Amino acid sequence: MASVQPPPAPLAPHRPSITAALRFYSPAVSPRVSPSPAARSRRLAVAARAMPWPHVLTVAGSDSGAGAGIQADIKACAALGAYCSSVITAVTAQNTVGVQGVHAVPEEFVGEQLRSVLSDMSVDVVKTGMLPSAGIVKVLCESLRKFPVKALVVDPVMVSTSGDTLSGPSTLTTYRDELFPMADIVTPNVKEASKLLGDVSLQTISDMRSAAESIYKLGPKYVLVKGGDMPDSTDAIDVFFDGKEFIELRGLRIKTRNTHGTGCTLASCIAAELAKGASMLHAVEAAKKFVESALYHSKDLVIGNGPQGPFDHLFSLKSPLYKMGSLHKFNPDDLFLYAVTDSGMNKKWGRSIEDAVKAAIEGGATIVQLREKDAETREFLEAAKTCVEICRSSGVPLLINDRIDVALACNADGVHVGQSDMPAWEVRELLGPGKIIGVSCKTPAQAEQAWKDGADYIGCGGVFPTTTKANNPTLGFEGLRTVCFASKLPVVAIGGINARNAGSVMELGLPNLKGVAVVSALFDRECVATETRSLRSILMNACSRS
Ligand SMILES: Nc1ncnc2c1ncn2[C@@H]1O[C@H](COP(=O)(O)OP(=O)(O)O)[C@@H](O)[C@H]1O
Ligand SMILES: Cc1ncc(COP(=O)(O)O)c(N)n1
Ligand SMILES: [Mg+2]
Repeated sequence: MASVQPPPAPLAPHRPSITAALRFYSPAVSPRVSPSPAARSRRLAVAARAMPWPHVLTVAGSDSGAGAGIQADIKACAALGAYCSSVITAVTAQNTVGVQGVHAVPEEFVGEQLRSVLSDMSVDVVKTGMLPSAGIVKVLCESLRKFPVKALVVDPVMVSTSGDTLSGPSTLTTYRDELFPMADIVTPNVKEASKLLGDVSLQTISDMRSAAESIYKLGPKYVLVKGGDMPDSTDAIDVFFDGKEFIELRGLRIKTRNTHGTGCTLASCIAAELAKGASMLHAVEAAKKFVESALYHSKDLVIGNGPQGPFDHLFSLKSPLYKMGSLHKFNPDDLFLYAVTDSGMNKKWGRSIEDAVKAAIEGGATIVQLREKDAETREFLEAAKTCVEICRSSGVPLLINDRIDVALACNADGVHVGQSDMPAWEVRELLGPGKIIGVSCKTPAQAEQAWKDGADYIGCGGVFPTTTKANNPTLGFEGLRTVCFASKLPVVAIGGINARNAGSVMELGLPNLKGVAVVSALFDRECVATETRSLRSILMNACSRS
């Protein structure tokens, strides 16, 4: 066995700037003599601190077909910007038909791989997949006690989606008694959750909740019971449990044969997001969104002749337009006070778009949309870039009305489109999964389509008559109510809303209604900040009453 170096000393808290670290390497300031090994490793440490690379170690099996296992883990981490080292526990002969053979790696050699990686590299998060024997689970636990990491994600892989056994019943006790108490999150699918709990039947969401609760009692900090293989479900629903609350995470169920490796990918994405610093819930949500998007973009790929194909983790490379670096988490509560700018009104009051946006944020707007129908493209883009900076520094999302090109060029948080603009699914293709998409809808059918197309919210109106938009039929409270009840997406009410009637809209207490969008009530006024502030307090009072 190779001799093992002690782990490197923990990094000092001081972080030099990147330029300072680069200067370290610059020939102009480097000493001319060869540096000693100690000096060289100090320099490497400085560089590592200046440019940290979130690091996930996957401890899993190899899939020769490369749809699941180690291969899926490395691709998933790469797609989300994390480095992924790999300790191989088993080599499988596997394809789109199923698993033809399994060759477990000897326990001692799994231990040696673990030592090699953990003693040298600063691993942030360990993710486990196929652990084919109780002995390997024990070796892993010992290694983690010796080399602790920030988080441990345990995907208790027991049966492949094709139904083949990857880890026998003898590992169950060791999983439960030794690994789960060390885990931050355990992510069984329904079949695995059932096995872990002595073959209980899991048919409904309520069964998934009970299973999550029972597995939580085995010691992990969080549990996610995955419902990808739940029969008869139109949504892909996973149940998240933190020991107190259950959260049902709903995603679109993509119709495709290419779902081989979804579980491995989900767990690796959770690990990558944790390594990047996300909270557990945020990491799980981002991971689920990634799997959904990858399946969507790969739904028609054909690899192999079997019933279960792999999907493309690196789908974002196909379009240079995707901004996959940061998956923006859309929060429906951001729709509470939605400020929509209007170039005509800004001109009338002699203010720039930037000043209008600054004032709306100062008054408490929770999301901003630039709706500049008559602006020249270049001028609009320059203003939009400044508005992105203004909004980002205040944590307020900025959307662009209709102009996908402008949204891409200024890296806005998303786009709002109407029924005659580009369809939301095509906008999604262009913007990628991380951006917010809103669609104006007047009917339940349009709301259903927006949801199918992958929109994040809908705008519903005109609730009252408005002069901001020509030929815009008024829906009234009845039309708004019908759409809110039918919608699967959060709704923001729009059209003629002002300080006098905003309260009555929120007091309707309609399901999915998250806020109001306003144009003239804020921007066709002398002081935008004052108007926004007073509308905000009207909305807050109305919500506390309803
Ligand atoms: N057809 C699908 N469409 C969308 N999401 C899916 C689909 N199948 C699985 N998922 C999601 O993929 C993740 C992995 O789930 P699952 O397939 O149940 O795990 P496993 O691969 O371990 O069996 C879950 O978030 C699940 O909701
Ligand atoms: C080596 C290996 N590890 C894990 C899985 C699980 O695959 P899935 O994520 O589709 O359940 C697999 N089929 N092969
Ligand atoms: Mg699956």
